[in-house]
Amino acid sequence: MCESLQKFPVKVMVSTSGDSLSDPSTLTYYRDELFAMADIVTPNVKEASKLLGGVSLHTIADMRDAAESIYKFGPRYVLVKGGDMPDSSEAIDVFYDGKEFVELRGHRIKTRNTHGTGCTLASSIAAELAKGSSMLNAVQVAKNFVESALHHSKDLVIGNGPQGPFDHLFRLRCPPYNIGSQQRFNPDSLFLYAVTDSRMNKRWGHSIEDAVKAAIEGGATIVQLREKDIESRAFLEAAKACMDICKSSGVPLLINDRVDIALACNADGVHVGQSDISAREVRKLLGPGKIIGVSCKTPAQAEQAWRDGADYLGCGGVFPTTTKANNPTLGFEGLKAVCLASKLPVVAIGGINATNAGSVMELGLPNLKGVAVVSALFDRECVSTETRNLRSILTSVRCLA
Ligand SMILES: Cc1ncc(COP(=O)(O)OP(=O)(O)O)c(N)n1
Ligand SMILES: Cc1ncsc1CCOP(=O)(O)O
Ligand SMILES: [Mg+2]
Repeated sequence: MCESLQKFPVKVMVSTSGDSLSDPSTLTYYRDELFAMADIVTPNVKEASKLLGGVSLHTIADMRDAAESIYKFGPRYVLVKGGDMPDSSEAIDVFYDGKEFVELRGHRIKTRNTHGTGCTLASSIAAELAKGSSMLNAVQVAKNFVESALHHSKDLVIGNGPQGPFDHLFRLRCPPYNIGSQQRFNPDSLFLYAVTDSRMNKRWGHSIEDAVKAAIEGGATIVQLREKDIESRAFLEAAKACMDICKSSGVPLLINDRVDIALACNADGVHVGQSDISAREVRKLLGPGKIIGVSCKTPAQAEQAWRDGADYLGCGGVFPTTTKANNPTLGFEGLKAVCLASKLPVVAIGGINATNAGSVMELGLPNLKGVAVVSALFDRECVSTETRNLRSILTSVRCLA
């Protein structure tokens, strides 16, 4: 096998198995032959212990030491998986690239259906690498996938063994998460993103439903309900009505901050910021078929949002705004930095109106898909006219590009 691997320039994964390591000759073969060719080695704590002659691994510090020692056998990356560590509500894995350690934290899912998690993780890492991800991203995406699959399979009853299998195709199984029956996220829908505001609607005597209808009539391509001071019951009723309006126009509807409302009205997704619950948690609650947007002001936040499974980034305030208190202005430089740091589609937000929207889109950043606007659409008497005007400005910039 080693000869074939040396001959062909393939990625090599070594997903160790506690059973196979019981045999001393296999252990030696892994350590002395295979590891030096491996891009990544992914032992769990028991396997790491066996590879290192039986050392005890009880703490994160022990896992780091183990990762460092296994790295010396020659792989380019090591992931020591902590899913078997006792007494923790978290499943913490330690990733090591020879210079830095990264602790990857996930939830421990209480279930007997864990058969094949290690193989699934390794296969999923390989699939992400094939798609062009960096090793750390690939590991993070794979870990999120395994965690979601465990969560959605935790109550399956199949077979009588001590471990049950888990469902890799969980995404096709559960109706609310059934992406087959829902529109997939199209980044082009970020082109003209209308974000509502209850205070503005009140000021102009508009109901939320009327404001959303008017924005869609004017050409909004996606809508977010950002209703900060409305009671939950009234919010849900309005959200359900808006869902009907949006569905019949084929426009996705997202809910700002409130995952509970999004679940209750079966919205297309949720937008969260840096102080809201994380995209990772939202993904677990909404499932893989829903759209998740994350507000990012820095490349580091953009990187984290990608790892957490976000679908798009909202970046701003690009210009000063009074709609969101104490919101720092990033300017074009801040927007560029976030766009360049991410593969995710980005929508610019903050102080965008008919006068400056063209200049934002003229930056020509490939993943900058559109603008998100609150006051220039909704703090106006005629929402449809303002939306139509902005849409025609954006369309003319797009035609020139
Ligand atoms: C598209 C879009 N981008 C950014 C935001 C801001 O979200 P957040 O930072 O959570 O602030 P609030 O909107 O919750 O006040 C957004 N809502 N939409
Ligand atoms: C919610 C939000 N997040 C960053 S800026 C902003 C407010 C955008 O509102 P406006 O379009 O009225 O400036
Ligand atoms: Mg928020």
